[in-house]
Amino acid sequence: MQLKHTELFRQHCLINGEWADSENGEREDVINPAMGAVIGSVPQITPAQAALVITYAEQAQVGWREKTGKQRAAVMQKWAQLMLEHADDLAALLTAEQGKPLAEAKGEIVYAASFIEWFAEEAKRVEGSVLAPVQASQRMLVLKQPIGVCAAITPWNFPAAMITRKAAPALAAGCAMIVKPAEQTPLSALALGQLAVEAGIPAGVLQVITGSAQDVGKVLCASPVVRKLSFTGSTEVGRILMAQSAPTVKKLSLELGGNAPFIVFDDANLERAVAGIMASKFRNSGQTCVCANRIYVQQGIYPALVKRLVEEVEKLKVGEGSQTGVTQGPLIDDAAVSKVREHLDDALSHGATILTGGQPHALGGTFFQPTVVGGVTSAMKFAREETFGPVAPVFSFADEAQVVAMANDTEFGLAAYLFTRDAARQWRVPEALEYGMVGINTGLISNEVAPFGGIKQSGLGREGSRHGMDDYLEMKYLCIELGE
Ligand SMILES: NC(=O)c1ccc[n+]([C@@H]2O[C@H](COP(=O)([O-])OP(=O)(O)OC[C@H]3O[C@@H](n4cnc5c(N)ncnc54)[C@H](O)[C@@H]3O)[C@@H](O)[C@H]2O)c1
Ligand SMILES: O=C[C@H](O)CS(=O)(=O)O
Repeated sequence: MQLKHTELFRQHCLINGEWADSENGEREDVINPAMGAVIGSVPQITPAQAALVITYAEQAQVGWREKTGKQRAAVMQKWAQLMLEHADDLAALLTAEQGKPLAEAKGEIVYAASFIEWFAEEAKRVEGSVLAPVQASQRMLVLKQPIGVCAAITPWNFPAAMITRKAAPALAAGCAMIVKPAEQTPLSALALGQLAVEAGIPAGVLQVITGSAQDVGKVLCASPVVRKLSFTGSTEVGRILMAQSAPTVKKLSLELGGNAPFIVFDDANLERAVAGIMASKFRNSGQTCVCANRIYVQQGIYPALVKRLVEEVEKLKVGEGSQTGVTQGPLIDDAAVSKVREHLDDALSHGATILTGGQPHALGGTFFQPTVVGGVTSAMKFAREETFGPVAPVFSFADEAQVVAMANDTEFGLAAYLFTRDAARQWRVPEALEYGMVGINTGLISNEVAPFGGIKQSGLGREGSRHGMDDYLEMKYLCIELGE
């Protein structure tokens, strides 16, 4: 991996504007999932260092919140501009540590920068309100102020965008932000820290720390100074963080697991539906929280759709993400491959059929064949658990009532998709689906302007959009008695 801007390759934590090591010298390797090679290492900071990071954030936030929204916006816009300027380097780094194809990595960098651009503008629009007084001698108004020191714990599948989707609204609101990236993908986070320093974000306002997730997480959750925690990752860890944050009544944003149904009715445009499945299911080799996890196809269109889907899946090119033409990278680790295998074995044991793929790829390591499974039923793990891999399980259904009931039969509620040309159904079914986001005749719904998030056990709160700032602000009501 050759970077033009070599300063982007950082192997130390960004603490109070300095690049720091662990005080006990402990470090952890960063592995390229495609080749299994060590590409770098990062510190394992101690709990005492994590506590000091919180103190630095508290100190830095005083000056940052005193800046105007316009002043914060100027620095943030510079940060976004630098990200786009160095997008090729950032993408190369991201592919090296996460595995996704370079084109997807580049797309993620642009997506990540879009959150900074969006919230830099939102920083100028943090407005309170003046209320109609209930007493003639009084005046009443509402201020909006930054919540204070924030922390973000982020996943490996979008090592850049999941950081900026949290750091951008926090910084825009006038908060300081401490980022703890996934242990698998810290280098992208540290590179974003480097560009934040170059953009002029003051020391301590944005800090990026690496270390034991459990130990650092406990320090962040237990500190009363950390007023807000934003987490993206599994529902299991989300529950742990909720429990650990309860003693300090921390404000939480949780973007958790999904189990997205992808519904295709008989009247759908078949080619658009197949394209939608490919875009949703195989993005990041199926490792996104909004990937189609269950594909429901109405009985009339089932044979034709499955035939076309298999044809398109067999065109996918599996390989190391930096190789030209590769459209499917490796899974993040051996555990991810084991989960895919477990779900496939379970389905086959319950009568499902492999229509293409179904085996580890000849490249070895954590590469897996893009797979389509037919004859899938609700008795199988595909129906209940997030597979998080390049496997398209296809269920059939008879009618609308049946498929809505099946789609809603899960504790998750992040994203859902449906393809139909029936205008009434394009309203009726999304309104009946218990999900935070619904794609209608599209498999790609994520952007910076829409409120991203789930219901039920897929999380709390929304990220992006005009709503994304709300969780980084507190309202303060002032009641002024005009008399002497
Ligand atoms: N809803 C969303 O927007 C969204 C986005 C990406 C991933 N996800 C979900 O995340 C899962 C896959 O990502 P993952 O494997 O990185 O998830 P994960 O929950 O294992 O890890 C996410 C982050 O939490 C940290 N972590 C793990 N255990 C912790 C603990 N005890 N205390 C504090 N921090 C801890 C990890 O180091 C990492 O930084 C999938 O379920 C996926 O659906 C959801
Ligand atoms: O994996 C979860 C991400 O939030 C997916 S997306 O990039 O926001 O669509």
